[in-house]
Amino acid sequence: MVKYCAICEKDKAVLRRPKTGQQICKSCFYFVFETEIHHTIVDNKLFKRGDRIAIGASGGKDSTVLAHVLKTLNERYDYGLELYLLSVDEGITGYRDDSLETVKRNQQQYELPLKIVSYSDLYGWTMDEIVKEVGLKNNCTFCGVFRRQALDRGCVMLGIDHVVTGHNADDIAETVLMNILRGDIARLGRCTEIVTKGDTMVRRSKPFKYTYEKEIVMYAYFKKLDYFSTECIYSPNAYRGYARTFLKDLEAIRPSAIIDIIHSGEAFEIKSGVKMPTQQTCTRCGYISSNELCKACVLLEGLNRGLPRLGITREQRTRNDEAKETKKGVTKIQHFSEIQRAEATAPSAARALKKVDLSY
Ligand SMILES: Nc1ncnc2c1ncn2[C@@H]1O[C@H](COP(=O)(O)OP(=O)(O)OP(=O)(O)O)[C@@H](O)[C@H]1O
Repeated sequence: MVKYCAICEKDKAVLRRPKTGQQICKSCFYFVFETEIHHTIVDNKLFKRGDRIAIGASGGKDSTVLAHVLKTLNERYDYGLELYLLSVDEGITGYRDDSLETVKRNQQQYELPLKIVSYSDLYGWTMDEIVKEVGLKNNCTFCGVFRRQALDRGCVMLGIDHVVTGHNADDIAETVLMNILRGDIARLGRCTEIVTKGDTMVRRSKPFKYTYEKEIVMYAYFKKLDYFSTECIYSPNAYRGYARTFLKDLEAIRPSAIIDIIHSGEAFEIKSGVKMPTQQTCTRCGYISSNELCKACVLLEGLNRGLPRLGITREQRTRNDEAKETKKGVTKIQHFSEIQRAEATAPSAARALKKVDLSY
């Protein structure tokens, strides 16, 4: 017996929505998927007319679908946004070089300007070189800290103050679980926020906060989007891997588990009197930091001084140690104010990227 779409009741149902279990047709799936994201954007006032938005584009499924959907919604609902693709080249041979090729094709397909910033230019180290120094155990810490700053720095170079990333509901639920397991109250409070307000110089938001990973994969598959699907060769973060497996098991029993965990994370209140980190500016590079030196500067100093565990373990580090100058001739991160100054004096350079360009 033919099963008809539970929404339009006209076309044949060809898929079961992972989020709701509804059996629906392809066009109703596209419509509900895109409309839910539109509602997330509108309800949370993520954008305003005239905003210039950088899409963190890794070439993977999440950010490719994000670029596609944002472009579609911007046109459909006339948001009036200027969209850019912003990619970070971490310097991972056989992984990021290939995925960046996908981003370059996406640039052509979506006709969006693209800016690529690299760890090598920003920090003087590629991830390939970092892994040679630190091995495979802690390399994700370096990559995560450096990427976060690299996205902000890329935005500042473009004269943009808002970046969106493809973090989806599964990613956020995993982070809630991880922060609970670690008792990390400060991060638990922040990780469910759809917009990080004021803790970085660049506003950062997650339009896929309520979007299930399985639906993103389904959307990319049915729309035949061009994305890169290989996992990072430097191995997934093991701790997150356990949280992910646990979450997938829960989802298999009860699909609403993902949203429920996000709602639980949102509902946690921090007891008054709990000491929270205070934000200041890194004395070395000007980036936002809860210590005298930001994490990226500490990690970079460790690499440059042949102490790659500096900033990873507590034992070998004192405040004086952290504040020592790096070896002469060894890279330091460019001071944020210098990028901002360059942007202020040459705004046309960033604006010129508005035209679809091939400046990578
Ligand atoms: N190299 C990068 N350049 C630009 N943005 C990135 C990069 N890596 C990650 N991001 C941004 O951070 C989001 C989450 O990254 P994560 O490492 O969890 O990748 P993911 O879940 O595989 O996402 P994707 O499928 O988009 O690669 C991405 O969707 C993207 O917006």
